[in-house]
Amino acid sequence: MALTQADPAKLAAARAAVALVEDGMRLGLGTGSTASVMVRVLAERVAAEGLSLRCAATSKATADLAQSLGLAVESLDDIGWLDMTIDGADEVDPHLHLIKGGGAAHLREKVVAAASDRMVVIADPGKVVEVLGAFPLPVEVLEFGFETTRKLIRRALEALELGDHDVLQRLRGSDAVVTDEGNLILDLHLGAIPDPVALARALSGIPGVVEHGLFLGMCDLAIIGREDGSVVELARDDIDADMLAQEGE
Ligand SMILES: O=C[C@H](O)[C@H](O)[C@H](O)COP(=O)(O)O
Repeated sequence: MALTQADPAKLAAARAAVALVEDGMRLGLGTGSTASVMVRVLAERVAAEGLSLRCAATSKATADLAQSLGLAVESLDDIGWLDMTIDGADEVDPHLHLIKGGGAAHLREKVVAAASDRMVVIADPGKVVEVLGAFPLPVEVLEFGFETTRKLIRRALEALELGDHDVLQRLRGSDAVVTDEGNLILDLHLGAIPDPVALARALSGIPGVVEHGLFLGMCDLAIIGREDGSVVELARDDIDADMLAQEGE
């Protein structure tokens, strides 16, 4: 897809994020439709300005796209550490907590974000929510003991009084979705997640869960693009400052 056909809100967010890229940076490239617009904008800038970057991709799809556009992609371990990762999200709340994994890439995305000095999220206004959870929470699980893991997740949801919601295997047609790491996805249709920290802790404590799509305290800056091409930025530092101010009141 050419950039001229890209959704204007996604394009605005992508352009603002790519403007933060500096020559010589080690960069993490996210996954999904918004991240792929960003990869195209980045490739354009690299070609125009001759920037020298080292890029790690969060999925095979992103690696293929980046390479097809002439960006050099290396393994995360070869690069070692990243200055910045730019990625999309399925939901962003006012604390910059995220739901990710709508494209089944959240495991690699979390590994890459955790190895980055800075995580920048780009999104359109439809992703901004007051409370996470309208978007079904993706959980990557092992194929081994799949049904047992699903049972343990249901128990954990009940214990948190989030029970009685669908915990559905993600399918494409009638086939199971299999992640880049060879695992399966369960989508938790919760409607609302009042305490994401408690849910994240509970899910991480289940052995068959490889990784859940809650990204808590990882995003440093959210850039929300608008249809008119403008952007709104929300930085974690501002939020921390606001919280400290409220605590002091
Ligand atoms: O697994 C996929 C990722 O977490 C994506 O970044 C997320 O689903 C957002 O994707 P999109 O930009 O296509 O809405």
